[in-house]
Parts: sequence; structure tokens; C-alpha cells
Amino acid sequence: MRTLSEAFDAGKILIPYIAAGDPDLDTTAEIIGELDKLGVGIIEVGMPFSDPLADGPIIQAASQRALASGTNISRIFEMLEELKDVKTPIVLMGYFNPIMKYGEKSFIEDALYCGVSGVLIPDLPFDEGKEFYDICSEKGLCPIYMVTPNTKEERLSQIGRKARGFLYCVSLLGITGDKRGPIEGIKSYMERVRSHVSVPVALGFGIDSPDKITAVRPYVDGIVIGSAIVNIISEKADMGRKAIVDEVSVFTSALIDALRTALQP
Ligand SMILES: O=P(O)(O)OC[C@@H](O)[C@@H](O)c1c[nH]c2ccccc12
Repeated sequence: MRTLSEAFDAGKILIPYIAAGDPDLDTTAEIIGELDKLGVGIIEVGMPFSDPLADGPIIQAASQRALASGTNISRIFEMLEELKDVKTPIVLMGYFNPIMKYGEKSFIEDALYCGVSGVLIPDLPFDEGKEFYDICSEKGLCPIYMVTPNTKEERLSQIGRKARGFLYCVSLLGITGDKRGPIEGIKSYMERVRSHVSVPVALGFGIDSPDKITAVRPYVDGIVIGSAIVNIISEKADMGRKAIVDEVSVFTSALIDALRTALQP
């Protein structure tokens, strides 16, 4: 597998998010294989939780379906361990409670054993999770920190010193799938962030179409797309695994095209 920093060497990258176990883990494994073939930069894999406070209705529902299909951290690790030939780095997204129950140290070790490159934990802010994140960094599991348009300069520079892999810039003050994102002024937001941070910056929340990608691509190194993909998976769920994978593939290819095509003057 490539490292996170190698992923960004390829230029501007797409970072699709999928909810592990929605509708089941075999489908998740196939989608990961397909995304890898298409040439996405990083794959963000969500671990389900009953109370996902940063998530909007689309990802909340996916999380419920994943829990209903019996998905938990151990099974996600088993699925990841089985992935053969996937070169795209994987970042696990999840809330802290299930990680704590699994055991923080075992979680870090097992994630690394399965080839996971980073972790993003929305309810464990950088200053509250210092100890956990320091261990992650030491062992080589990149802690992916999040900032928002109202993160203050001082905090940005503290986070900048600790960031590994990339920084996740939330496009607006809201929850995932918020159609209002990204806010106006992404250019100055990204410039402000970059003045404190040397790792690549990825923008996410509310980006759901090639047009929105075209609008923000000049200012960022990576673009995260979650709800729009999760929505396709739920819409095609009744039509079987192949239909899901095919439809995700078509949509993701269009997103990659938008990211790679520079605007003609
Ligand atoms: O769904 P959107 O609006 O495309 O945003 C990406 C997002 O889904 C993904 O990165 C994510 C899913 N759950 C999260 C919780 C916190 C931060 C980020 C996430």
C-alpha cells in the first residue's frame, strides 16, 4: 500500500468515504477494490456507531444499516486483512466509544496490522486525545485532525505542528451531507490554513458533484465525497452487489474526471 504522503504525490486526489458494512462487508470490500482500480487517492472507511453526532441523515442511516448487518470493528479488520492488491491507502473514520471498548492499544496495533494508514475520530478533538494521538503518531498510524472555518489561528498552528498525513478541512459549520457546503471564501479559508500547516489539505462536507469539485479544486490537495456516494449505495441496495459497485464506479469516475480536468481559460 502507498503511504498517505505518496497518495498526494500523484497530484490532487479524490477521497471517497464509504460506510463499512452498508449493506454488508462483502460489498464494502468490492467497492474498495473498485475505487482502488479507478485511481482514487485515499479511501475513508467509516466504522458504524449508534450515535454519530457529526453525521447527517444519509450517513446516519448507513451507519444503522451497517450495525444491523452485524458490522463492528473486529469484522472491519477481518475484511481489511483480506483485501488483496489494494494500493490505495485507507483511513478509518469512527467515533471514540467503540474504539475505547475495543481497546485503544489493540485498535492501533490491529489497524496497522491490516495496513490502515490513518484514523479520523470526530468526537476526539486534538487536545483531548493527545495521549492517544501521540501513540498513533509514534507507531505510524497518522492522526487525521479536523479544522473548521472558525478554527482560531493559535489552534491551527498547534494542530499544524502535530498533523500527519493530511489535514481535514470541514467546508462549513454543519454536519455531513449538508448541501450548503462548501461555504463562500474557500480560497481565503485554505490560505489561512496553509499558513499554519505544512501537510496537504483536504476539503470535505457538502461536496456532491463534479461542479462543486471544479469550484474548489484550485485551492485544495484533496476532496472528500461521502454522502453522495453513500446515497448511491442505499438507492441501489435492492438491486444487488453488482449494481451498487457499477453505479458507484460510474459516479466516482465522473468525480475523478472533474478533479483531473483543469479549467480551460
Ligand atoms: O458526506 P459529505 O458531506 O460528502 O462529507 C464527507 C464525510 O461524509 C466523511 O468524511 C465523513 C463521514 N462521517 C464523518 C464524520 C466526521 C467527519 C467526516 C465524516
